[in-house]
Amino acid sequence: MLQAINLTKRYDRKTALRELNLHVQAGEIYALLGANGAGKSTTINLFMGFLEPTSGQVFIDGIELREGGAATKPLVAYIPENVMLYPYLTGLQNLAFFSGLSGRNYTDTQLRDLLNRAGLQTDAHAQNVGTYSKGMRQKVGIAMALAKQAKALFLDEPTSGLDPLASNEFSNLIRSIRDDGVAILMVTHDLFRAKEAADRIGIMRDGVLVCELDAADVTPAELEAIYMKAVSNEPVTP
Ligand SMILES: Nc1ncnc2c1ncn2[C@@H]1O[C@H](COP(=O)(O)OP(=O)(O)OP(=O)(O)O)[C@@H](O)[C@H]1O
Repeated sequence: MLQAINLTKRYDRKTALRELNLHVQAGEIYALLGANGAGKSTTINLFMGFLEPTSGQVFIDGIELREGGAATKPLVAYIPENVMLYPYLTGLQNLAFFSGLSGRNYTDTQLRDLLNRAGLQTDAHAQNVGTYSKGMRQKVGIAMALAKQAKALFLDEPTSGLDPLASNEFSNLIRSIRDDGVAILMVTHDLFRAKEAADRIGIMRDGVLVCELDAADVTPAELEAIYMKAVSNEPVTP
C-alpha cells in the first residue's frame, strides 16, 4: 500500500533522508522511531507530497506520487501532532466543514456516527472545539480521516502530550482502523506506545533506516535496548 524505494531528500548540505526502502501493507501499523532530526517527519512529508524527493520513488496504492499526485490525494489522510480546527465551531461543524472540503456530504447522523467511532463522547459533539482537550481534537482528526475513507493514514507524534488513558484509547482506535484494512505510518518518540500499537517498528538514525522488527517479537524493555543501540551507532541484532 505504501512504498518508498531508494527515497532520498537532500537540503543544501544536509541529507535528511538517505536511500529509504520502506513498505507498509494495507492493514498494518508501522511505527517509525528515531532521535530528533533522524528524518522521520521528512519521510511522512515525502509520502504526503508536501516535499519533493531529491531522488527515489514513493508509491501509494501502486500509484507513483510524482506522476499521480492528484490521484493519490483522496487516498491519504494526515494527522499532525496538533490537529488544527476552528475553535468557534463545534466538533460536528468542524467535521462537516472538512469532510465537505474532501467532497463528502454526510448527514448529521452520519457525522455523529463518525465522531462516535473516533471515540468522541456524545455530549462533546455540539461543544465548541475551543473547549476540547488535545485528545478530543485528535479524535476529530481521526473522524476526518474516517470521513475521507482514506486508505493510508499518517500520524506525526500522535500520543505526545496525551495522558496514559487517552494514549491507550488512541492505540485501540488506530488498531480498529488498521483492522479495516488501512495502512498506518506513525512517527513517535513513545517506545511503549510503538510496541503496544504497531505491527512493525523501524528505527532511523541520521536519515537512514537502521533497523526493522516485528513488534510482537520484542518486550518493551528489549525494544528500548535495541533503540539505544540503534541511535548510538552500535550494531543491532533484533
Ligand atoms: N527545510 C530544511 N532545510 C534544511 N534542513 C532541514 C529542513 N527540514 C529538515 N531539515 C533537517 O533534516 C533532518 C531531518 O529532519 P526531520 O524533521 O525529518 O527529523 P525528525 O526525525 O522528524 O526529528 P524530530 O523528532 O525532532 O521531529 C534534520 O537534521 C533537520 O534539521
